[in-house]
Amino acid sequence: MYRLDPRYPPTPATRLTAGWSAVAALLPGGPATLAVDGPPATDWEALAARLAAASPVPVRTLDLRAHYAPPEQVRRRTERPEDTADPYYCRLADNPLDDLFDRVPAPQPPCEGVLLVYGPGASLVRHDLLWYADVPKRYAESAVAAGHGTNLGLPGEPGTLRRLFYLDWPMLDRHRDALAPRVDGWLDMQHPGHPVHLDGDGLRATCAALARRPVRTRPYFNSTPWGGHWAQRELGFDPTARNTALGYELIAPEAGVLIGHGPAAQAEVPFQLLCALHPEQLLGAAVHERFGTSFPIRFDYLDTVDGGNLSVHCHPQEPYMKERFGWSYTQHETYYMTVAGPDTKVYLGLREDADVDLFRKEVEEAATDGVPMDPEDHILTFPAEPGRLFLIPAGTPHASGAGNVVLEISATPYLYSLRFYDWLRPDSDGNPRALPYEHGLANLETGRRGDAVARDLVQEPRTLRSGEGWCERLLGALDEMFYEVRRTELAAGAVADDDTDERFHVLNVAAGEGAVVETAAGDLHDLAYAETLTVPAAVGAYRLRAVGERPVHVVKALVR
Ligand SMILES: O=P(O)(O)OC[C@H]1O[C@@H](O)[C@@H](O)[C@@H](O)[C@@H]1O
Repeated sequence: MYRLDPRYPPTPATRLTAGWSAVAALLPGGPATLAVDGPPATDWEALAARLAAASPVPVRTLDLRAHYAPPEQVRRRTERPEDTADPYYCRLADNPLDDLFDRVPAPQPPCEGVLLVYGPGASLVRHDLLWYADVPKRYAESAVAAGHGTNLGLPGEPGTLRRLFYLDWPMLDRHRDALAPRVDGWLDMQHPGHPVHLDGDGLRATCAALARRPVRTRPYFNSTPWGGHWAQRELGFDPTARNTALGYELIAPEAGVLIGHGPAAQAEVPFQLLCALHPEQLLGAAVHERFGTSFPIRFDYLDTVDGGNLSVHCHPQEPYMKERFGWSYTQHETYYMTVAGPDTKVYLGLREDADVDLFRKEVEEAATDGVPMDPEDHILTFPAEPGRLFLIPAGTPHASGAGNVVLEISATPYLYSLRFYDWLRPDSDGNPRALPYEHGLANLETGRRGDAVARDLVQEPRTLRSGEGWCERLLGALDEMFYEVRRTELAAGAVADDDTDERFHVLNVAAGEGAVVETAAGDLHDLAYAETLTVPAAVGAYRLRAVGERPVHVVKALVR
């Protein structure tokens, strides 16, 4: 059965500590300065108050957020002037956190007890001990979307998602990854009344072990105006949610790995720490060389069962992604159809007879005057046959229609949906969603049309390898896309051999009950229907054993 909380035990020497009084007992007897760094979304008030109250030694506090440079300075340093007029995007920030300060405070070391310096950037203050107090990014996104979250360096004002995604996160990610090799403690602050602490060496030892064995990240779903209900009904996600729309199976920059023993004794650690600390083991040397510490493939679900059509959109072409948005590789996508109805469809690519000027005019009229359009006048549709893979290179207009479950296997960037048309529907706040159609039109691929779309982007599977009761098929590959999608088809009880060949694999059970992944090192990992698993490059040889009475399909993606 699909697990909502895949969890891995820490390595034996790791000290896992839960609850404020136990965490406070870890404080040094003093005198010492403890810096606690982390993102703005951590509940810093609770942290400072609860730690001080539970501490056996006197605690003096310094809230670093009161020492940032004036807001206009922070803005000027982090955002390019040419981007300020763009309400949707800006170039990713490459600033260090020092840029938040005119001068980093230099407090006197304490004569007794603990000086607790806390807040984003706290590690920049001279300290004796360093902790990182984290909450997963989904907390920041929902707080900012709900109007009570703040942006990095701007604690006094309501935050924006634009700053959060394109300025705060890149700055915080780099900062956190640089601290990971030397933090003395990791504090999970998801439950401000019940924190969980891992000692730094234990955290690193556990990450080292996880970067060498199959590992599954914690899944979750958001809600959108097009979201459906498959993941609520079939996978057990929150039945009270408005809907289940985009399912975060493995979106590496936001994914977390649960380390611990149970719900009250677990820390959710960014998957990205595995990439930052052990890139060669996780990604493989060649992939690391090409993508740095970015895990380049993502798996997510798009659930529109009893929901609506996605917006019709495209993604930035590679040069635009690099020059305009500042990210080195772009958002090529594929849709693997997991569930579909008899008449459901996928919108993909321009019709042979599409008139781009007319398309532009209709997109503009819809956006500015609310005039409805029919995307099918310009864009092809294909039946959403289960098991079919659609390739969606950057620039290709596309959308999944209502009534489908798409397993989206894509390049990792995912925050650049350049929407053309959103069916004139409101968001949950009653307002239309952002329509960055000028960016979309600037990136629209107009060369591949009609028959070429069907020929290039809807390929017939080709058998690559086979054995007793199983075969592996290539479902789709394209010169312009850096990864490919394959499927291992196993008869009931069959066992297929595989090898990472020094590049990570990502697996998903797309049909059948499940599989067991057995590695040459002797690790076993269960993988149930709909679950997604990363097999690090360092695993080398492994086997897939089909579970259950029915045939099993395991979809696999790898860098080419
Ligand atoms: O723009 P909406 O309709 O929300 O759809 C957005 C989704 O579309 C898919 O094709 C992908 O590009 C996803 O990464 C994206 O989140």
